[in-house]
Amino acid sequence: MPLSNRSTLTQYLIEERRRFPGASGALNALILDVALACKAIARAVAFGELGGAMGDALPDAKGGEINVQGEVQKRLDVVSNEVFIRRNEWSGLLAGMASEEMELPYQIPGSYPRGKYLLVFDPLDGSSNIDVNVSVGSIFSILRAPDDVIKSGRDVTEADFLQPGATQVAAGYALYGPTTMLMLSVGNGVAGFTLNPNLGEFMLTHSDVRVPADTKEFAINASNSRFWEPPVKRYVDECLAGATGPRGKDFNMRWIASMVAEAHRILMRGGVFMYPRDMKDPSKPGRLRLLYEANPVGFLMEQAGGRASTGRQPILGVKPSGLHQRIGLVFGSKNEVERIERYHHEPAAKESANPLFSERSLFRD
Ligand SMILES: O=P(O)(O)OC[C@H]1O[C@](O)(COP(=O)(O)O)[C@@H](O)[C@@H]1O
Ligand SMILES: [Mg+2]
Ligand SMILES: [Mg+2]
Repeated sequence: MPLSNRSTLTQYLIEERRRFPGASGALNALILDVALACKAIARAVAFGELGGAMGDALPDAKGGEINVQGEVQKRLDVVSNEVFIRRNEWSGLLAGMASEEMELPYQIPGSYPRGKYLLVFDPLDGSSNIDVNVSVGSIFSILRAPDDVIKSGRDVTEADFLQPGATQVAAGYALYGPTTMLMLSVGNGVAGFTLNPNLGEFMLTHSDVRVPADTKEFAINASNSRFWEPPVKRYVDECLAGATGPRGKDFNMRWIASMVAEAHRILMRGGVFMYPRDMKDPSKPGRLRLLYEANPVGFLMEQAGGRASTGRQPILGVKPSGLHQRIGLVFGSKNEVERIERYHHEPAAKESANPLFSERSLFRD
């Protein structure tokens, strides 16, 4: 394959920083460290069964290691978490890290002075897909560390990470699919990079990514339909009713069960993704985690002209209450997300007329 004249990720970042004369280059260095971690994880994923990192972590009589989420950890969850930690802990760029796979914030070794950023990540999203060779990814969010952490060099606490998504300095994900891609926003739109496996470089392949405002494609786990709240049920019923229903057009449906892959499809061609708050388990207000799933993906969507919401308010405006807080999440094409928000704000909707999702249907008890 001939060497193209496309920009590398490094060149892109240098150009972006020109907008901020006097910038130290620390953010660029941090993003490049994250990208390097993602390349290492991409290799581990690509080797599959041959690399010895498939299957559940530390399989035992109970079926495997359980993480803070109460979920069985895959070996690759653990490996990916280690890769993120080892690549970033000594860089001098961070004041602390937090991950889906660690109950508490990770303290940067050494002491004063601390770096000025916090790194929050889901080292491997879509874990349930690892063993069946379906796309998975890593999601990351970069926040500023509070001033007193930087000045005093004190250890970070959970509270330091509880910043609304709107304050993210940068966010992105790597997708380990047929090709490995890195999608990134440093607050000036969204750019996409494809890993050239020969060179080991992320090359700029998608400039100024835009999510179309309208779509005919939605994604939701229909096995949860009996737990949905009325506005969600109404929205899905109307999509299913297609051309003969109130929407007057047919919709298609997708469910990969790997949010990072769904987010990528939506960045590329539009669509709407829903993992809404539901009544399945009152102790869990949603499935996805705010700090390292909803916020970074929400940042990318908004930066690409799409929208991300809890269904009731913009996701980026939510003040987090916990490191591993779960939340209802709807994102994608702007007009669809706004419609879903409208349904949440309208008075209780009537029971649907659609037989598939009505009280005595296929998808109900
Ligand atoms: O289809 P399910 O089982 O409800 O869950 C799918 C969701 O779970 C997730 O895989 C959760 O992420 P993790 O793999 O990081 O735990 C999301 O990516 C996805 O949207
Ligand atoms: Mg995840
Ligand atoms: Mg994960």
